[in-house]
Amino acid sequence: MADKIVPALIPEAGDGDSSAVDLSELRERIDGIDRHIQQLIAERARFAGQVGRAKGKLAAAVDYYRPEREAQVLRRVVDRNEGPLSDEVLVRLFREIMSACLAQQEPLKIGFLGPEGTHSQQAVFKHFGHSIHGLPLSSIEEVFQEVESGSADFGIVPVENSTQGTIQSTLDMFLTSSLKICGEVELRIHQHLLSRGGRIEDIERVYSHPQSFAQCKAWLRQYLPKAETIPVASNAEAARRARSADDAAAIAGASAANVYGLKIVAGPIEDRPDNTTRFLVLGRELFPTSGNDRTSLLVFINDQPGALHHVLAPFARHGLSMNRIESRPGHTGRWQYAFFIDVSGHVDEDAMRAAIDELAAFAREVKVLGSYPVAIA
Ligand SMILES: O=C(O)C(=O)C[C@]1(C(=O)O)C=C[C@@H](O)C=C1
Repeated sequence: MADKIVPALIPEAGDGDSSAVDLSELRERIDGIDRHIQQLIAERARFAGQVGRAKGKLAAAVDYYRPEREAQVLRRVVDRNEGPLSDEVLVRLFREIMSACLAQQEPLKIGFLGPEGTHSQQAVFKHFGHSIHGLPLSSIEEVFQEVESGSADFGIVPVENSTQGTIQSTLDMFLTSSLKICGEVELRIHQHLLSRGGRIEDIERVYSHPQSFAQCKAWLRQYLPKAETIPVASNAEAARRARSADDAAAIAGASAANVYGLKIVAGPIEDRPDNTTRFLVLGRELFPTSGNDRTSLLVFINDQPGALHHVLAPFARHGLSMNRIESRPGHTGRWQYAFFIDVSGHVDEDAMRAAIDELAAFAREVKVLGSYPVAIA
């Protein structure tokens, strides 16, 4: 039915000499295309509504959400992309369309490390779009609690940064939590120096989260060597404090400047140009395979000779590539360890099942934390 609308009428956008074309004619063409886009979005929303109703009478918005299907839709967008817009931009636009389609049922409630303006909030929007109800919470523990209790449908927590490494407090929450990982988000992190007055020569104090200070160490040493650095719980909290005086500044994302009415003094100021944070999406259930997934496992073992080999060997035997392994004290007794492992594949796949069974024969306990679509653009 959608084919009916796909217009042969849309004129070719010439990418040649646009100066020869009249401005009002170009705008008329854009108006025509906008009409078609709007019709198609409305039609898509009606079909998505029908899909929602076909799922039967479900209890809540969370029951309509299908991350594996969303990942497939977005991968097709990337595969089809021939420019001029980047994969990232197109994925963002389609993400928003799906977010709005799903919110026809009821917006999802998403918990994140607040307050407003944090990178975690940006990760929420990147993964779920803007048609959601965001719940800014005061700690990573609280994000877990709110999802566990059902007050939030999903939560988003940071787990590692390409400059700073693992966020141990997030990993440790999985030792006791029953939550499942049902997605991952990769966010390029740009840090900025923000202040009320906007003049670097006035700055005597800088507030930020310790992770952000660590990401901008060289920059601070070079440009603000004498300023006092004051660690606070979040970058948004830093921005809130920097509002109070002209000699104070915050290191935070650019969006915090708008939220807290500050000026961008300098940025991006992160030391590494590829500074990226990976976030995990927390939910209460596992979802089916999307075709390109990652599985996160938590393996408890007793300390014994060859333990690490026993943990790694089953994955190698079944041809599964391991993306990451990290060991932590297991919190279950002395000299007992927990390995956090990320492997390519989904628990519904035979090779993964076989590898986990072999591992379970050796380990004290194997906990499947989740199988979820690999992050997209
Ligand atoms: O395909 C579905 O199951 C839908 O509900 C439709 C749709 C979409 O807009 O494409 C909306 C929400 C789901 O999370 C996944 C996809």
